[in-house]
Amino acid sequence: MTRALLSIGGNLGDRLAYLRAAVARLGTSVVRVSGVYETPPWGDSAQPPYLNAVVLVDDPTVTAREWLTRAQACESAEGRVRDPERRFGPRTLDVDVIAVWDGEPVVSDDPELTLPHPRAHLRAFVLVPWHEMQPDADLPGHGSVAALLGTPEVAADIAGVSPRPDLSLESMA
Ligand SMILES: Nc1ncnc2c1ncn2[C@@H]1O[C@H](COP(=O)(O)OP(=O)(O)OP(=O)(O)O)[C@@H](O)[C@H]1O
Ligand SMILES: Nc1nc2c(c(=O)[nH]1)N=C(CO)CN2
Repeated sequence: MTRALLSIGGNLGDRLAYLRAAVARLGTSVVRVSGVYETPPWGDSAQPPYLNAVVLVDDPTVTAREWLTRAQACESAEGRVRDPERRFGPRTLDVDVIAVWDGEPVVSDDPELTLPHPRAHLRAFVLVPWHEMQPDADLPGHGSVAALLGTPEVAADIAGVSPRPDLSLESMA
């Protein structure tokens, strides 16, 4: 089997609709979805706030590389346009592959698919929803998600990550 933890987010247009479209496109592979969080932009502050969530997906037929293909298909379907001048700039939908397990964690330093995601351990917008969804989760190579929330880089950002219980992806799963 392969299981993957995907981060979904966006800060342009109807943000919730784009997150819902991603979950719908992932279809029956979706095992669990986190709550939705309003988050300050990370890495490039001159842009609107994001909505973020994480999704646990599972499909015995899907390789790690195919999870990336599926993630990118979600982005393309929702009209994501890449701005080469702004690495962390605004977008309708971003779907990142945070980690993949094929029984064991999949590790890769391929620039096309680096696993675990090379910045996940620094991102409160990934770790806070993941911890809510799976309090005992480990980010391969970095230890427990709970402990990562206490590291200085992440702890400084946690206060800005606000739950949005009024917005739900749950009925999509
Ligand atoms: N774990 C991964 N998940 C998603 N993309 C990855 C991963 N590892 C490497 N990549 C590569 O990163 C490239 C840039 O992806 P993208 O434009 O979505 O980055 P970003 O979302 O702006 O920034 P970040 O990767 O920091 O989230 C993609 O072409 C993809 O091949
Ligand atoms: N809050 C937040 N900031 C970001 C996000 C994101 O999903 N949420 N994605 C980025 C590129 O991967 C860059 N910055």
